Amino acid sequence: MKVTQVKNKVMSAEASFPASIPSSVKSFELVGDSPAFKCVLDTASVVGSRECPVIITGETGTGKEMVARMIHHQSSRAKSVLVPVDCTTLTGQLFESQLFGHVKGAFTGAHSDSLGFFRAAEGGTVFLDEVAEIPLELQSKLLRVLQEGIVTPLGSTKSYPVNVRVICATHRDLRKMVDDGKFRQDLYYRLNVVSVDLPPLRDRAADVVLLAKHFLAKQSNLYDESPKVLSPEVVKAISSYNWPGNVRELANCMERAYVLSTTEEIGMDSLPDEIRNSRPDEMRYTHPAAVLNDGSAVMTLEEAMVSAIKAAMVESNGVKTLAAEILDVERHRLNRLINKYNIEVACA
Ligand SMILES: Nc1ncnc2c1ncn2[C@@H]1O[C@H](COP(=O)(O)OP(=O)(O)OP(=O)(O)O)[C@@H](O)[C@H]1O
Repeated sequence: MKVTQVKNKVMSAEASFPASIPSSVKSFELVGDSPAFKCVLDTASVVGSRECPVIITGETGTGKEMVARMIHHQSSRAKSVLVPVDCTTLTGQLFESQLFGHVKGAFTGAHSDSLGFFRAAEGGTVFLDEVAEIPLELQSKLLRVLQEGIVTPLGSTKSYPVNVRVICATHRDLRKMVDDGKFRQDLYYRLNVVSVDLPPLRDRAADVVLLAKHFLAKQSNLYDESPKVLSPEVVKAISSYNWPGNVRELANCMERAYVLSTTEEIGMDSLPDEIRNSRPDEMRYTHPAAVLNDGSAVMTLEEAMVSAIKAAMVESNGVKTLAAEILDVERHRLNRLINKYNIEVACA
């Protein structure tokens, strides 16, 4: 199975950098093969080469920051920095000074000049995580900077031009916040030129086992040990679990399982109670024909069909006539579906 992987390195920013910015070089790898995830990657690739602002929406832990890094990596700004800003940690004066900088003596505790995130990201990208948390009174200041392309550090009379791209993320419904008067409409339109919606992991069933294997491989690399495998029961359990914490929860779960497991095969006893005891989601389609080779369940009708075709092709050793018989369809229809959904088949 083809796994979509994007690798990148994010350089560290220099100068008088606020302490909350990670200064180490980070690397990342995006893994996923579900149609929904590929759709996200396609959009991200398209907007990567453009300069427009992007809003990435999705539940917590779905990979919004990773997608932001991918967009940055694919842009002409890739050689410059991506500066992540967690808007939940910024309030009032601190917000303004951290984003736009301050001069020495601007307020109590301002012992030296500070560039702020925007100027530190010059030539690169500012990633505003949880942008919906920016207090209303500060949203107008952000809008001004975005519209005019200049920042005025707190306590300074001088303004500085900035050349940054802004990518935002939120798990909230920003449109509704605008309607409720909690988010400025003008800022919403300024930021929301393109939106990318990351589906929750429960809607990306084909990604679960791939991601689990990826996180296990990361652990074995970390400890320089031989790889561990998932038992068939674990594959079934993680495929039918709902993953309320999304990819982050899966990553933690696999790290825990890797560490706790004393054998090469990871068994049910290494999974946390909530997964071991979970009942498969009743809404999930669990017909055997809709279970991939690796045991992962599918949710949409389209995914079920693709899985069934893949399963039949394996069962028939790649003989399409036999696969068509198993699926009870005409051979030419099977061919059409294989082409339409770009299903990779090992021909016998
Ligand atoms: N497609 C993916 N491939 C590999 N790892 C992923 C993928 N998506 C997410 N992760 C991992 O899952 C974790 C959560 O991802 P990330 O921080 O990007 O999510 P988020 O949506 O920004 O979360 P939050 O809303 O809490 O800020 C990270 O450890 C990230 O490396």
